[in-house]
Amino acid sequence: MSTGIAQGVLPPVLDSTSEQPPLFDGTTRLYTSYICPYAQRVWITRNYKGLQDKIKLVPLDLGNRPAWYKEKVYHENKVPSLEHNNEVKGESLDLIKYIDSNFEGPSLLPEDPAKREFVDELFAYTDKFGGGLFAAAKGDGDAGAPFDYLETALQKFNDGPFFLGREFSQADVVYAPFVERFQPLLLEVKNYDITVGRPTLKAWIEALDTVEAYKQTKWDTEELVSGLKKRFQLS
Ligand SMILES: N[C@@H](CCC(=O)N[C@@H](CS)C(=O)NCC(=O)O)C(=O)O
Repeated sequence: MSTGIAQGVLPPVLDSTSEQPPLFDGTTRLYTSYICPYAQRVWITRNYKGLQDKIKLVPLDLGNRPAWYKEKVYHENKVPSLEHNNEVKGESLDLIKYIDSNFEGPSLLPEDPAKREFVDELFAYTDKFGGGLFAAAKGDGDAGAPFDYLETALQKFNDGPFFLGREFSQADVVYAPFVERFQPLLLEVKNYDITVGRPTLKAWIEALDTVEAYKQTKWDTEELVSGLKKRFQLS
């Protein structure tokens, strides 16, 4: 558990015994799980745009989910979902774009068409990337393939450490939560260091730690790794 919850900076996790927050009362709510990488993408977006007071976090215990979530809020029963303007929407990639274009705050997408196209390309690779990570964790296939892709992608705009160079963007938001989890997981269970031979990826990981919006969402590594080990039945 994060010290953020203990210190009252982050709201407590709701479970099957918790009452439902009033739906469609005008409050914008991000239903989330602190340990879910998809939800973390949207949490980073909210923080980067300075929407901490405008979008309220409603963290759920996915292992002991409140029944009202599926019944009344989001029938897909997954996180993240966003309650806004009397509607509930899901899917992390869509929510990043929705929040970035429908709320105030700094943009996570530059005007430059070549950069926008590259963000689309990076969004399109996310499923394949996820598949590669799961294969790597289970010991199937080439563990390095998803990270080789990142290493190459990070070299495209080389005036800074992020995917688009100097500017932190939607593309960084999408990949950061997964690298946060799989870097320590692969090191622990496969003794595989994803940064060896990948200096650009290493520099990106270091640069992420300078982004306050991301730092506020980082979770206890041991908790993340032990959750994934259980999920993939790794010892
Ligand atoms: N494609 C969805 C995936 C979301 C997702 O799988 N979330 C997981 C938690 S990390 C979840 O809610 N799982 C609950 C379930 O599948 O019942 C997105 O990008 O938002």
